[in-house]
Amino acid sequence: MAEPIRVVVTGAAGQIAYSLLYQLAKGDVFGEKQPLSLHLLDIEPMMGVLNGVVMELQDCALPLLREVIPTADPAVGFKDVDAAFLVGAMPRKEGMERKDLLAANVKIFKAQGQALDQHAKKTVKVLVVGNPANTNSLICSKYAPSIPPANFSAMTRLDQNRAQAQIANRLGVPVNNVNKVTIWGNHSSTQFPDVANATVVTANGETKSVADAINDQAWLNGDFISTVQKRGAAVIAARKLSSAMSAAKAAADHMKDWWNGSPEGSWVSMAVFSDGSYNTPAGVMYSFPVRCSKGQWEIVQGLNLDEFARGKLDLTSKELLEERDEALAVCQD
Ligand SMILES: NC(=O)C1=CN([C@@H]2O[C@H](COP(=O)(O)OP(=O)(O)OC[C@H]3O[C@@H](n4cnc5c(N)ncnc54)[C@H](O)[C@@H]3O)[C@@H](O)[C@H]2O)C=CC1
Ligand SMILES: O=C([O-])CC(=O)C(=O)O
Repeated sequence: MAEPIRVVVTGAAGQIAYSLLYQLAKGDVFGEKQPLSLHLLDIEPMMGVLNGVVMELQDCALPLLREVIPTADPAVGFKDVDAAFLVGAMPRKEGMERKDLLAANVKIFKAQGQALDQHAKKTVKVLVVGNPANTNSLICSKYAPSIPPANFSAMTRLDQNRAQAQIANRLGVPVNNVNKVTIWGNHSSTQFPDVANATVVTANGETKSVADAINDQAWLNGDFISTVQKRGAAVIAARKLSSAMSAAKAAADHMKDWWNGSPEGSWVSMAVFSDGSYNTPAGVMYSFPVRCSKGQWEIVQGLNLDEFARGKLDLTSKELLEERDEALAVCQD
């Protein structure tokens, strides 16, 4: 058996963590042969609740789970970690945009960047889930200069999963028959869910472009995009709480593919530092189509963008630049 790895989940007493921890502890992400120590970080007033989560993890009787460390001290939470799920942050309520959380949440990611810098392994892979995720991840990396920027990412996998599910549902095929769906830009209502390169294995076993299989460009350019862009708000309106089960599944999917490699012949969407690819602003955390192999991601190059797509990419770029400037100002206060 391999040596245990150390994995931290912040916001460990919250909603998303409640679904995520089970997936981690049973081997869904790092593999069924990879034992792990789980570091559970939350704030002091939540330590009682967190203790209940620790009891439940113990009661799950999972053989891969070697140790559980509940704590409110970031120095303990981030000590020697190999992977970090930064979930702990305020969720939005009905009527808010995710960027309305920026002032409240970004300082958490400044402090956690500093703590990661001091205490985590330099090889740690960091996934930011807490909103506004792209900009929080940028700030976290900025305050962790000893860790390579490529080790930071933000989650748009939930948007990818939503887009794939919308297409699969419309075509009446299982979701994994749909490939190469891309989410560009910000995890916000300006994101661009793009199926121009997506393929589907149809019910009779034929591989087709999604555009041909759907045969309704007005839907693809209209309701499909807005449904994915506004899905988080729709869940909040229905549940009075933001998505948690699906967010946890997406966080597990994101880290699993980063750690083990993305599916052969397809790609996944991750927000990573832009290098200017596709004329996006270098230095912001931008969601791209990526391929992962041996723990590294690489932006898929050479995709054609028509005028419609170009406009969408530019719009979400503009929002990310505005968020970056606001976040930097908040962090200087
Ligand atoms: N990127 C994405 O696709 C998604 C992001 N989210 C975001 O994830 C975040 C968490 O959502 P939920 O789990 O539903 O919220 P929640 O309110 O149920 O849990 C958040 C937890 O974080 C803790 N926390 C607050 N400050 C902390 C700190 N400094 N250190 C450690 N823990 C801290 C809180 O005490 C609480 O236990 C929200 O910002 C939400 O908007 C939610 C869904 C999808
Ligand atoms: O909508 C929210 O605030 C939570 C979230 O990020 C999502 O469900 O995509």
